[in-house]
Amino acid sequence: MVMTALLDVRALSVSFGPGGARRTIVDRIDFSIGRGEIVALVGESGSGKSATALALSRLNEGPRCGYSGEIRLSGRNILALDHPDLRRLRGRAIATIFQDPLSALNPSETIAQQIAEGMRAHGMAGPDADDRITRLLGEVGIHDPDRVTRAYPHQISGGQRQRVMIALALACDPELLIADEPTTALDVTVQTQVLATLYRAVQKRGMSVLIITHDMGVVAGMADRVMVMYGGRIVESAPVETLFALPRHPYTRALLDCARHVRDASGHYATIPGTAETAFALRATQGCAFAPRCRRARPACFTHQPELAECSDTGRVACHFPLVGSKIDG
Ligand SMILES: Nc1ncnc2c1ncn2[C@@H]1O[C@H](COP(=O)(O)OP(=O)(O)OP(=O)(O)O)[C@@H](O)[C@H]1O
Repeated sequence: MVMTALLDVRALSVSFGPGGARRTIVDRIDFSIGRGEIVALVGESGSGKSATALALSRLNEGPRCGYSGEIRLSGRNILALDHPDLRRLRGRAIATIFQDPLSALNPSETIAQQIAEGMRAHGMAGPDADDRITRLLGEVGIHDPDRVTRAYPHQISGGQRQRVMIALALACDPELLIADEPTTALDVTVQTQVLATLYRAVQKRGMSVLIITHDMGVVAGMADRVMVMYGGRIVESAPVETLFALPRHPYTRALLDCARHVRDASGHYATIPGTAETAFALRATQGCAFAPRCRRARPACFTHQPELAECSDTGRVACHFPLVGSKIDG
């Protein structure tokens, strides 16, 4: 599918910590999201997925967090916006759904007040605002929208709160929706229903989405394209079918094997030894951050960092020795 880019990220780095002791958590990443494209960002805990997602609307900005590079949304560089423009962008052009709606919602305002406030902030609360809120809540699967509009966050269930978060995010018709593990806090059956609701709503609007998830089932069911992150870098990006059928990076392959509960010759379930956290320290060696955990690593992998480069018409991989078939041979 050929799409024009809505979001274009170039050499984005995000670092945390006090002035002299900054740690680079996201390291010069490049990616685009097309109009109407749903992109999944996957990778182990601590690989920098949330730091990337928050940086897109500068939600992690502060004295202990620095950015460099470019984040262009329809051509405008978000990193160069002043604060009034940034406030206009948040919610209106880019909306974010977080894992934990209870901490994202205001406990002392009703659901209707909170949605209306978001709409007012962007000049979208016309005389029909109440009707629109009720319709939106109905669309996201809330069966008794009249009661929920008058309720406070603690008076509704976890699943309803996450549906409210989706309604809030959709209220101003954003161009880009960022969903950071939007259903992790819910039980499995509710997760499936909430994700189906989210998927229908974004498909209907032709919205671009960046979804962070640990769940490969969600990736397979929702995403057009997948980006795999490791140690603060994107190590592979490919259309979802290609990535599942022929992962090129050994890390992607290992993640998929874990998700599919693949067993090795001695009957043990696939695991990836070590943790993603070590990648940040190892990256300083200039080699591939995954090399110490990689069964295929050769001497060059420990001394030269691979760049993300095209490996097919549609895929990119950052590996000196990418996989060429469906089997790991090393
Ligand atoms: N505000 C912050 N200050 C300092 N370090 C941070 C901050 N936010 C994130 N980090 C560090 O950045 C690294 C990446 O964190 P991030 O939350 O982006 O990972 P993630 O891939 O989203 O993980 P998870 O899947 O567990 O949410 C971690 O080592 C984390 O401790």
